[in-house]
Amino acid sequence: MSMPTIKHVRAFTVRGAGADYHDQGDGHWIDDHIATPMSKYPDYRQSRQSFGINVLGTLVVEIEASDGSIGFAVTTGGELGCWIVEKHLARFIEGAKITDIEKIWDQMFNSTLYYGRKGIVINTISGVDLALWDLLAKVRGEPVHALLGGPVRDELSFYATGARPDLAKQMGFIGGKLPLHHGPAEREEGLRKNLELLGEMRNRVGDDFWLMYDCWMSLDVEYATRLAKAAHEEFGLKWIEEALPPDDYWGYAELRRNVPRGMLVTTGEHEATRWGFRMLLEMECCDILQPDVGWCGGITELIKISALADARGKLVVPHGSSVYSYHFVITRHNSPFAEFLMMAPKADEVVPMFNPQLLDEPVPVNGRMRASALDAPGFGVRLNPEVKLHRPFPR
Ligand SMILES: C[C@H](O)[C@H](O)CC(=O)C(=O)O
Ligand SMILES: [Mg+2]
Repeated sequence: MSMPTIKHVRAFTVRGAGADYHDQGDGHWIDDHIATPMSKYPDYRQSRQSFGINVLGTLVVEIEASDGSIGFAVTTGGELGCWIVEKHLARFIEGAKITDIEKIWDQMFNSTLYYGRKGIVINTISGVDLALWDLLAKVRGEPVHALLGGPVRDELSFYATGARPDLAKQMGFIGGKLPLHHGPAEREEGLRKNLELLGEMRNRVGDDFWLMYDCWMSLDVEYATRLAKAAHEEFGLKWIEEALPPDDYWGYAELRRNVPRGMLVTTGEHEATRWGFRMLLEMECCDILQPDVGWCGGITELIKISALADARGKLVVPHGSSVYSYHFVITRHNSPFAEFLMMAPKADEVVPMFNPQLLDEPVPVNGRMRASALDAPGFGVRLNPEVKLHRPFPR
């Protein structure tokens, strides 16, 4: 079979929720006084949108092959991502064979090294990479997980991230990850409130349900150690997530040595590429790696990150990212469960994570998802035609 070539790549942006899942309306739990590295400034403490967490918007990458097939993917990247795709990366994509995924990745990464490596450039590369996997799998008429070696289990089980672990338990999830509300700038009173909320949730969910704290890069080693010790000893906190800024590998290593035995340190959603994750692994920074497949370099890079972790006996439980994670997690022994981000404003019902941008996006039922829910070609999702796309740099 002669493989089609790539005719066009197009990049669009969209405002409002979707892949930029922090871009929500008022009153959403995800923007309600969550501790961040900006919490030391009182003006930026109550809302993450106040410091611009939602400025980027969604990036939609669409790749059309010579046989008319179209692959696409969504990630966070907005207009800046569109510029990178249309003005720079398109030259490595258009004209290539649809099977040239590894070569295209290498060319995109190496040609942007002088201004890229991490952040928005790697988000954009991830978006192109995911669209390429979607296209190849669609042309083959198979789900992406089949191209990755096929499922190693019949279903995925999920923990839920959101403000209501108690409701997540009723909905069948295996655990609940709370956002941390108060950072070091809110001193002892903030620490007490953080522990109180955890205690209240522990009372509601009972002893066996996993409870975790997501600290979104907001703490220092000293505070994180105190929080971890008290939260684990008093309320059985299972893991402390992203306690420190992503560049503080030394701090993570120290924190991991400090936390009580049996408690896990997790991080990685703002880390990227095999080299970034190699640092986390070699410096013994954490127990679970949490790459976001839309930000770490795409599926092509996640395969490598996962192999590095596997060789060291570490788990990879990707951050959010819906179908782009599910197709990977179902194929890997060292990814035994997945995250589901509760995007309902009150975290009281299951809604698709990338709502409203995608159609056919599967969601967990009773905290689980059958592998057969992922059997449609590609990543199995469609763009919602009612969500209008904007192409800022048409060629
Ligand atoms: C809840 C966290 O602050 C963030 O919005 C999501 C996240 O880090 C995660 O799902 O993990
Ligand atoms: Mg997190």
